[in-house]
Amino acid sequence: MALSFIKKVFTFGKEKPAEEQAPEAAETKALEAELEPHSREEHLPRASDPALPEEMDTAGGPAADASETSAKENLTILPAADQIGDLGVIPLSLLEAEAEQEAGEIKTPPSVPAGHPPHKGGDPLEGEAAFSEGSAAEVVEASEAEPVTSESGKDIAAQPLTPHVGEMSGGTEENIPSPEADGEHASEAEPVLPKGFATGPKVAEPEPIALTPKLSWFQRLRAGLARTSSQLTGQISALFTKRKLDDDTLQDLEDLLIQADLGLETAMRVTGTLASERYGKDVTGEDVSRIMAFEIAKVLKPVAKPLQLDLSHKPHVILVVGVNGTGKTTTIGKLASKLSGAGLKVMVAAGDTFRAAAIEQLKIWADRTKSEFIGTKLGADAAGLAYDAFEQARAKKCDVLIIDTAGRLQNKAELMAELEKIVRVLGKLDPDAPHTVLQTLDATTGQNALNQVEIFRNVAGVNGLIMTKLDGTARGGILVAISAKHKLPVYFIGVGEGVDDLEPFEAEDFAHAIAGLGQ
Ligand SMILES: Nc1nc2c(ncn2[C@@H]2O[C@H](COP(=O)(O)OP(=O)(O)OP(=O)(O)O)[C@@H](O)[C@H]2O)c(=O)[nH]1
Repeated sequence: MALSFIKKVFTFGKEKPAEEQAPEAAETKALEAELEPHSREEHLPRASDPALPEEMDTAGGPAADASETSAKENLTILPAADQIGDLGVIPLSLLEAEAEQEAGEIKTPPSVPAGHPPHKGGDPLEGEAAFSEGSAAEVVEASEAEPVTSESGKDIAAQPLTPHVGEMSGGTEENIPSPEADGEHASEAEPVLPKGFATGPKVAEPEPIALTPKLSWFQRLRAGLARTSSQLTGQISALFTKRKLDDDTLQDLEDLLIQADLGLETAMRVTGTLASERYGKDVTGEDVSRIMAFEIAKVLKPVAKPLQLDLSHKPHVILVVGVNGTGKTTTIGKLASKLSGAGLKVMVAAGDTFRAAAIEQLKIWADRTKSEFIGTKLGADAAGLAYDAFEQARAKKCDVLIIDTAGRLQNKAELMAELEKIVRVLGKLDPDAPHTVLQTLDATTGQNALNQVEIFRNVAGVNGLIMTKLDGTARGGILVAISAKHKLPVYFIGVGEGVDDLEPFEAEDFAHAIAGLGQ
């Protein structure tokens, strides 16, 4: 039924043989009966519609064997006289006649341009009944109930809308402005183009500039962490210039590491190892960097894990949470690309029903990554969408379902309730679902990311992390602090906005980049 209606909408205005239209007319009537009164009104033909397919004709529709003429009669839809103003096409002849009547000059009744209806009661032209060509005796009075017809029985309103220039009262073809009559400019003058355009032959285009080769992901990571690492290594070098390692320098070093967001635990590990190796001795910046990289890697190695998919679940459900702007939607697109590229069937669900652009954005990612997409309207219940998505992904035998969510921390209570509900309804379909709850963290955030993990872990049961925007001016030290505290797996890192800019998290690489060392 719905498909048939959509078909009707898209074939609207196309000609069809009458015998094909009769069954559809019956179907349309049934659909109209199903629709709410207000929505039905929206689909009924309006007088201003240029042409209506017969199946939409509220006058009863043609019988299967109806002749073309009788079908046309059934189709006659006239604009009401009081709608003429809305249509914006009051015939010039009528206006001129009105003016002439006011001036007491009217001599012959004005003619009605074909395709225009008569004016009715209340109209200043009422009673003139000058709607057909020829003398007043040939005029057919307009009635509210009946379509206006000419003497030949042809429906005037059904005729094409062509102005009867020559018949206009007091008007001739000569005094109608035309390009020719406008003078020689019309044919000879250069067209005046809008601002921003120019005429003339095409200007030669400059040679394309060779693009700078794309940096490797580690180079981007290093560049992203450069602020952290260069600040840190610069300060460390300054600290140990001409100084032996003592309690004061160790305390100063600990402060520097904490300022770089690495966290107290990691800072103490670094200073502890350094003290055990070099206490009372000369220390170079390089010594500290090496120990720092070693200790950071020790913290990160246990959390650098691959994202485990249990494909015995069909689908494996991944719920993606995080504060808005941290890169959830983009990361979902990148994940979908990797998975569908590997031959898995992926569905993405636009559970961020709070922001229209997020739904659009995910749809684009779905198209780009050849993933199934499910979305709903703005403001709809996200948990309901998640439930439908799970059911549909199951029905379509998807391997992985990835659900986007909203991340409005500013309305924490609502957000919590929404996320909790999503987790709850998914659990109704499979007690283990969602199988993975991924949180995205923006690497430019710093200390705040630590609080974010705390909140989302409690609300949604986060069991894995992805840090995004490590290619920017990142403050990646916080990932070390988060890992030391929460010990949550870190699956990937985002090193750009492109579809391929998601890399598996490698503890040593990350540690080296923070410490300003090579790969
Ligand atoms: N440089 C860089 N930009 C990124 C990365 N990941 C995401 N972005 C950009 O960050 C911005 C926000 O990303 P989204 O994916 O819309 O973030 P979101 O969490 O879904 O945001 P909401 O829909 O508002 O909740 C976008 O402009 C992304 O292109 C990354 O790894 N590197």
